[in-house]
Amino acid sequence: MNEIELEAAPGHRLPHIVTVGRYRIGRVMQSIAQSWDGVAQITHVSASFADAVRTVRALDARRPIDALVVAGASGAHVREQVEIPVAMVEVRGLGLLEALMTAKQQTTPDRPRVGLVSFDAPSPQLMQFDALFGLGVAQFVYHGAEDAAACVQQLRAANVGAVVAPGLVADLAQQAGIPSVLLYSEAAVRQALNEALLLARHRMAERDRNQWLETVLGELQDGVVAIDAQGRIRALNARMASLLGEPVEALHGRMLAEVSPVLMQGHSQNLQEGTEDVVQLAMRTLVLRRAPLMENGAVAGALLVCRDPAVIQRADRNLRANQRQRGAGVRWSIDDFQGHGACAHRIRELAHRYAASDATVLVQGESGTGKEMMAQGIHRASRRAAQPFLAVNCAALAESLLESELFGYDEGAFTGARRGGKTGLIEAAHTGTLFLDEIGDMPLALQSRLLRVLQEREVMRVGSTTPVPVDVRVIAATHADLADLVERGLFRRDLYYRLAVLRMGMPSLRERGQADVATLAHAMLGRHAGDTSHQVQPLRLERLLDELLALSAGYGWPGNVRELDNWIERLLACGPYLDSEDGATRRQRLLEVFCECAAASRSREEDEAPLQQQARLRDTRQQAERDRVREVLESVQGDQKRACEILGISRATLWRRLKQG
Ligand SMILES: Nc1ncnc2c1ncn2[C@@H]1O[C@H](COP(=O)(O)OP(=O)(O)OP(=O)(O)O)[C@@H](O)[C@H]1O
Repeated sequence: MNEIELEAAPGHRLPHIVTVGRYRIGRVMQSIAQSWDGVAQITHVSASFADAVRTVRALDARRPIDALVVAGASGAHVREQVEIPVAMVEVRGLGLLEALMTAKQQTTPDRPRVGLVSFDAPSPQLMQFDALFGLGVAQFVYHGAEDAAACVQQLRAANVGAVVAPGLVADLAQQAGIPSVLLYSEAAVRQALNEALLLARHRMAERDRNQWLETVLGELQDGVVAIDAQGRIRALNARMASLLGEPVEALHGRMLAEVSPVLMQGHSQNLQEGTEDVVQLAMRTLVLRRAPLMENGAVAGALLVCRDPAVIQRADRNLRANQRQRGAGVRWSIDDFQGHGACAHRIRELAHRYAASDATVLVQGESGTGKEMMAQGIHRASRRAAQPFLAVNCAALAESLLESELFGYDEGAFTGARRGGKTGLIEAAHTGTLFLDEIGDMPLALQSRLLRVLQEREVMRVGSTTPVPVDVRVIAATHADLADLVERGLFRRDLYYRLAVLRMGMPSLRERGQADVATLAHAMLGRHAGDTSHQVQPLRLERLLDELLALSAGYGWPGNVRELDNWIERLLACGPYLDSEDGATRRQRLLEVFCECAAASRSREEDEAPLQQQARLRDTRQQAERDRVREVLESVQGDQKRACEILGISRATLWRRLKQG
């Protein structure tokens, strides 16, 4: 045992060893412990039997004990009662002979016999020695503190001259005038301490390992429990403990079948390959996976993992979203839709009702009437609020782009397809809401693909043959009269019915009346004025706005609320110019501003004309330019330099115009 490394590794906590013993053994233990400074923290407990057990438990609760050193009957009792590794002070052959020799030297001629007291049963070693060498030692047995005194009486009666005995009996014999030698030698106590140090280090390493494992298990969102071959819980994490409804400590060591019969149902079947089931636990539906734990090629237990499908779904959605930030922020809620009029009330009330449903909504209204605002509001008030809201404008993208944007594509689907493919918006909006703005502009081919998504609840990426299941609520919007498009064969009838399960007609600003216009305008003024500091006082701004609104009575608001918003911004920007003390000048200037706004609105309307219309305009313009270039070229007999001079364009532009189309 001398080879034990007694130095503690720097930075490591010292093992906590507790020695237990009263009387003489206690004193030996304490004296040896003094030389263990810096190797282990040794605490001595001077108690026996039940008292010793109580004190050890209290100490362990205060600072975990890594190993115990105990001796004799009391030691055996402590070992039975606590779950701490124990090193017993052993009586070995040579030590025993030494003790007997020391005792023999203390006998007198009238009382020449040496007695040996052992706990519970006579020492078998001594019986062998006696048989071999004829030592003539008288053996006595005691069973506990209660009969120690009776044992000393027996020693007396047997005329024993000196005795080798455990601590209590040795002390009592000494008091009764019988010389006594402690059964446990100093060497035996030292040896037990060395053994305890090894046990302690082992336990500490095991504790560190368990702590590490517990940290790993604790980090898992799944509930995990490991059982042994008998079905006893050997390890589990906090998540599993919460599913089982008890603290981790209360579950350790218990039979899993008793704690949760449902987890053990059909457990033994096919464990070798592992199984997967759906179970009901703690009022949840969970996916339960069982895998065997092997030891030396045989099944020594099982690992059970309970996974919440919501966690799988969340991970799935994160994967699908693939870091897509688009539409991540939902800015509006239903109550942001302002207005006191009946129209505004009806819209808000309808939106709340639609939020409670999961059906597809078709929002119809002119540009700037708040269609997207309401789509966001419905999403935010729906059960999908915490899930993504993704928006796409079907009129803003060319057909092929819109297709890959919506449906995604597989790697190699077409030349230039991104490696690993791309997740489409429909997939990315899984569990959330997809807002399809300007649905009326969706090309017919894509309408068919969208219909399939709505009917089958699955999406097929471009270039793929495997459908991916999706759970998406669609809210579509259009400024066009979809029913009319259907009649003209420009929109699929079946898709129209699928989309228009719930309908919402957004009122234009002119339908909402002057009172609502004023409410909205003042609210917007408040919002914008708060954004920045303006040179005109708030009250004067309010007066300017009222005057501007009075001038606008009867105006058609083609750009609806968005146009009104622009008015307010312009009012703020031109505030210092408008804010004249003279009422007539003020009105004159406001009229200027109003006319500019109206003109801006008209030109914006043109800008915002559907893409196809714009494309048609572009084509017509290009055709006209090409014709003009050809005409001039003909007139100068193909002299390009001269044609460029006449047209006032560079040679490069001339070539580009000729090549167009
Ligand atoms: N009732 C309302 N209360 C407050 N703000 C509104 C209201 N209606 C519309 N708005 C504002 O008008 C602007 C346009 O709204 P939104 O984009 O939702 O309209 P839209 O009908 O979807 O327009 P488009 O068809 O051109 O996309 C937004 O800034 C929105 O905040």
